[in-house]
Amino acid sequence: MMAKVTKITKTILTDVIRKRPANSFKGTYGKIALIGGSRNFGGAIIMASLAAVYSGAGLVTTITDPSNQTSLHDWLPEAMFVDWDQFEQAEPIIKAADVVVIGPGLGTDNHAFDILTKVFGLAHKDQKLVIDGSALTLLASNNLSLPKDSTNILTPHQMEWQRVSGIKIADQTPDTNQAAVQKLNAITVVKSHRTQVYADGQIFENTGGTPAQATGGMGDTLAGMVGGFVAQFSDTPKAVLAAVYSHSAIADKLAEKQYVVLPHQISESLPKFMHKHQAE
Ligand SMILES: NC(=O)C1=CN([C@@H]2O[C@H](COP(=O)(O)OP(=O)(O)OC[C@H]3O[C@@H](n4cnc5c(N)ncnc54)[C@H](OP(=O)(O)O)[C@@H]3O)[C@@H](O)[C@H]2O)[C@@H](O)CC1
Ligand SMILES: Nc1ncnc2c1ncn2[C@@H]1O[C@H](COP(=O)(O)OP(=O)(O)O)[C@@H](O)[C@H]1O
Ligand SMILES: [Mg+2]
Repeated sequence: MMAKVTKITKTILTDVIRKRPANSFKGTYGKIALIGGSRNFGGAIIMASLAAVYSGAGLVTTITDPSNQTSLHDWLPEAMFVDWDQFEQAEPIIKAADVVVIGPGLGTDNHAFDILTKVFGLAHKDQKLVIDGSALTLLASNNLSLPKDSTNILTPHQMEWQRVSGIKIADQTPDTNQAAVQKLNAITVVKSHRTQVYADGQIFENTGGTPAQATGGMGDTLAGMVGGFVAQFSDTPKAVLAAVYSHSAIADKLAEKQYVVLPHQISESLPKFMHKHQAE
């Protein structure tokens, strides 16, 4: 059987991105907790946090290794910081979050695994959980089940998807991927030079993207954007599609004049890009 694949085009932007109502406040645009950033991978959670704030999330907390606090605030004074070793401080923030993004730079040691299982244990029906990077690798290597009540969104690159689904990269096709996604109960973004999104039994393919994006941190940035979009826009599958499309559309535009596009430049372009593509 050949599965039907629908292209993601520019119309997704005005479909999803709305002019902000005057009568609103930061709480209207979602509380996000981003969890990751070991001592060596601090940049990953900083890039994800930057993407969440610049895509318009109302209130952002970064839960990370304490060694990242100063650089996080240097890049992003808008984010609150919580030391991931003080879990009693992190727990109420994770519970209250509308969206939790876990995995960028999380690492795969026992400490990381402990945090991941705690976050899965706290997930609830009013929460969206974006699972990226090391969290996907841990999910696969420990055969964890995804939380049942939250809306789960996975953002694997092809090797992470191989680990999670068991499908070798060469065998990853819309049909094989779709069958694996149906067992997982998660919206799944399989990232590549032409990223595909599996949501609600449908398959979508991105139409943008450039090799100028092939640099570390580009996926961490997408994870933060997905978090920021699903925090603000109520149709979750469409918000994921709009985040995927925006990430590559901004990169394509910058790549007209740049050899390489840096992840933080995508985040910094988001406020103007979203302004331009908002609908009444
Ligand atoms: N500044 C920071 O702090 C940064 C921190 N980061 C954090 O590091 C953690 C580990 O994440 P990771 O993706 O770097 O490593 P891993 O999970 O081992 O996968 C790589 C393996 O898969 C293979 N591969 C095959 N196809 C592929 C594809 N399409 N896309 C990608 N890889 C593909 C690939 O093949 P190779 O390149 O060797 O040919 C290699 O063997 C994670 O938490 C992440 O958030 C990074 O974001 C960087 C910036
Ligand atoms: N050649 C390419 N064309 C289009 N997009 C690309 C290309 N190479 C990488 N990307 C994009 O960059 C991101 C890479 O994600 P990932 O491998 O998780 O990066 P990292 O973990 O280093 O942040 C994905 O969104 C992918 O679609
Ligand atoms: Mg990644």
